[in-house]
Amino acid sequence: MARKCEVLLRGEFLLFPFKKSVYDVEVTQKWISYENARNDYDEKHYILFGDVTGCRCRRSRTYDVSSCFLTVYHYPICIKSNGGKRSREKQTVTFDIHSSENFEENLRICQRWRNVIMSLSLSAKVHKEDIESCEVPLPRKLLVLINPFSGPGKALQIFQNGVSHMLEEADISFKLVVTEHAGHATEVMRSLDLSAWYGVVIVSGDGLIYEVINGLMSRSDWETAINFPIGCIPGGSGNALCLNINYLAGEPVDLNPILHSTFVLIKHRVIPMDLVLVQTQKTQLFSFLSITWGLIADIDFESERMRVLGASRFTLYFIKRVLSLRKYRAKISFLPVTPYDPDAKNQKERVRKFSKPRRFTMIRNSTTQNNLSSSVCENGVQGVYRRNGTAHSIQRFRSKSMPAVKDIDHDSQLTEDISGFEEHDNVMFSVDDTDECFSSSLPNGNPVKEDSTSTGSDNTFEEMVHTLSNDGQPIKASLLSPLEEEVPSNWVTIEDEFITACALYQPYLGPDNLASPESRLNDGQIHLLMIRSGIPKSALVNLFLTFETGDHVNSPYVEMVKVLAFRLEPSGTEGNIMVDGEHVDYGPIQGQVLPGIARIMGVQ
Ligand SMILES: Nc1ncnc2c1ncn2[C@@H]1O[C@H](COP(=O)(O)OP(=O)(O)OP(=O)(O)O)[C@@H](O)[C@H]1O
Repeated sequence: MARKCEVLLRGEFLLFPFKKSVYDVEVTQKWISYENARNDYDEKHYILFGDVTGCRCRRSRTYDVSSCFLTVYHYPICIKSNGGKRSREKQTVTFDIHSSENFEENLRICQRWRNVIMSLSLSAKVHKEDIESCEVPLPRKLLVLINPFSGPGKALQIFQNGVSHMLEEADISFKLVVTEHAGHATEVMRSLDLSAWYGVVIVSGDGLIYEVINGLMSRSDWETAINFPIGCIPGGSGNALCLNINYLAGEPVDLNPILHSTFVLIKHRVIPMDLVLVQTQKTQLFSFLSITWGLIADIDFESERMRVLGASRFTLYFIKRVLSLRKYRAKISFLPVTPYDPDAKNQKERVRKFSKPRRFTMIRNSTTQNNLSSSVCENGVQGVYRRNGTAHSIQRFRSKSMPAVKDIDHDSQLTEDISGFEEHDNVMFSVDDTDECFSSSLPNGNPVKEDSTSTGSDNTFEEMVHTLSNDGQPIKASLLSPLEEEVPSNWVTIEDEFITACALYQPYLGPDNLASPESRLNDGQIHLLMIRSGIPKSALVNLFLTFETGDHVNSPYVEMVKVLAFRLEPSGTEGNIMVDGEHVDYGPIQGQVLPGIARIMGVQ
């Protein structure tokens, strides 16, 4: 570890509950360290701020009434002995501050340390000269929506037994709303006074997240409402968004998903997420995960009745469907990000990567377009050509979290919470975007690559700009023509027989299904996966085994095309189409990306 970090605070404290040993305790920008002051052989211990979720000042009624106790909650990554998997584990360290016989004086020291530790754990920069005046931000309350019937029906217990304790350690206040019927979350989000809340946290499956997003987008003030931060804790059977948030945060994804999601929620920044505006013949809706058709949709929908089997229902139905393999004729049209030649022999030649990419950007009404060199009208969208593309205009937000509800004991001797927090009117603020302390402490296990398209590339690109209006009307599908009309002339159309086709905009569709490894939360792209008929059954079986690692994208039978918009027109009348895991009417369907329009609580 770099030892150049400036020491911000230094003290000599006892380590609770050991009364005898005095410890040298130091705080730097990156960590708290403590080592036995009298024993050189004792190793130095580090608590990284990237792992710290909370810190409290407490008093004991029985132990030593003049001492003040500083408790730090942290969740470092540990390697499990069985299988070597990585997972965070809770650890608590309590320092006994007894610098004076006067409790008030010890409390004053304890609170100063707490304010600095909390600020650093929230990624704020603290300078030595600011230590006396350092204060923890007072944030807003979270609205927590729980579907008591999602998944195995344990969402409420999940929250009460684990999540709420972690939030309380972090001094995050919340109000619970248990949903009473399907559609309740949509109703809540439609009428909620958003200004009274910091954000909404969903403890359920993807179904309730879908309700929340569509509730926000159905408001007349959708343009600002959709900026409302959304967090999620896995409580259902399909928890793909939680999985993707954890994966993209670099958190372990194969153990303790509830703990890791709560950890990310506590440490979050508010980051943009793409939505896809979806149109069927009957309805318009907003999707955050995927649209599936053919084999993948069939397995998902038809295996519903075998939910009790858990994830093995997918394997069972996969075998069933492969044995009686269905082929579907369809017309699939799309607006590719880079030129696509449908007549080329193979997938690699069809997609030409290094020519001028296309990008769709949404600009709020207030944003000027001064930096755009020229513009032309293309299919109802203002198409703009700009040289030397720079990072797109979507604003990134970061935020801080939140104060307290009540104390929780990790030790029965320490009972009284004197952090000084009650429910506050909280304040959200943003900080400097470079955040070494946080990112350096993140585990490095997951191969999360930066996609050059999300940060701008050096290529000249064709940018299609859509200015969002705030006139109370629903958002316009500016890249789409009406379903009953032909697709725009700059789209590509393929007419063929398929096994499956999916529009994907998150890496994972479910555990063990890294369907679109290159997708990012806000890459502004739909990743269109197509498998045409003609693939031998044995190759199909082998191919599906590689979905777990994402290696299927290298198969010659799989086409992955990055697009901004697409249309699927199935020929027959029988089959399944799923949007975010929910069944929709079978028939023509189309969608376009809305880059970074929603806000989620995650880490990037
Ligand atoms: N109190 C309730 N009673 C019945 N249904 C509800 C209730 N609250 C929410 N729902 C509905 O339950 C559906 C499934 O919820 P959710 O997706 O969160 O859980 P899930 O277990 O992952 O389910 P699925 O796998 O079917 O998506 C949602 O579409 C939602 O509309």
